[in-house]
Amino acid sequence: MIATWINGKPADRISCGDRGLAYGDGLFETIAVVGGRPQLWDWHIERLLEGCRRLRLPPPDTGLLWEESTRLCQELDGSSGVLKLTYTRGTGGRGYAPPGNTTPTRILALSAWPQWPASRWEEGVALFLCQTRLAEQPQLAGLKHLNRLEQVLARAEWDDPQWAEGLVRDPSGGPVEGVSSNLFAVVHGRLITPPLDRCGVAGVMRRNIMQLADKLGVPAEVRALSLPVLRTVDEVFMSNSLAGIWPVRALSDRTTWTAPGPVTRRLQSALRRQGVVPGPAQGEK
Ligand SMILES: C=C(O[C@@H]1C=C(C(=O)O)C=C[C@H]1N)C(=O)O
Ligand SMILES: Cc1ncc(COP(=O)(O)O)c(C=O)c1O
Repeated sequence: MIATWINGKPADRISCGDRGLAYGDGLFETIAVVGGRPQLWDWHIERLLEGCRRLRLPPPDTGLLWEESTRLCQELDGSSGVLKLTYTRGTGGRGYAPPGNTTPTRILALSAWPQWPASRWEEGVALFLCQTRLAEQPQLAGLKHLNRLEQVLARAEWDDPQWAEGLVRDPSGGPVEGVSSNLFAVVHGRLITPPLDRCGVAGVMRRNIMQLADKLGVPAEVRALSLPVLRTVDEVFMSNSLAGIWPVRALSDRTTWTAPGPVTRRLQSALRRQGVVPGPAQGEK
């Protein structure tokens, strides 16, 4: 961790009564910082504000958030990094009832860019097929809220480094997303990504990739995919704000795919031109 600010001041302690700690009563955003600037900021903030709306959280002063975030990111001296914004309902009494008059807590945490091997982009990754299923809760679906125990349980299912990410399914067995990424498949040149109206996180990078696909003339649709169908598609890749696009070459049930496939490569090139994730110089050793 490079630096942490709480409510605009250097600090690393919150109240033991903070509802983010007590009940996961809050939201977070994990933002790539390239050249000292938080990337895809507007879409991260849009998701945060949607979460505030649905959780009936007092929204943050987004201008202040931008000012604080860019000031904190100066500590990177122009190198790439990760800015994690955590926003809770603040300190409240015991019990689930959300107090009406809390002051939200905002935490900004700046850390170094992850040192992932370049092979994850160039050759693809292998996914672990997780047993943990995502619960369906439309009121929370799509939000990046602080209740991440499903991801903790799913990620605890493996420790073999050959699996760079996990694939998680809904209660009926349909693949939804990764443990910390979204899922894409390519079938006859068409991009398909599962719906997230009942579970999962609506990734900012997922949204960006759908827009890039549109600009490239790659047809894209949101559609459920069963695991048997996913096994037969032409290409699979995962996305998040830090990884960008990781082609998938294998699943732990011995399914394999061509990685990176031609559509995946086109999208990776477009993403690299966009510059919202670091190039090979930073982090992609
Ligand atoms: C879990 C966090 O954020 C998620 C994890 C990653 C990652 O490890 O690549 C990227 C973005 C998020 N999906 C976090 O603690 O920031
Ligand atoms: C469970 C989950 N799904 C998907 C994503 C991808 O979201 P984003 O593209 O905003 O990083 C993340 C990361 O935040 C995540 O934790």
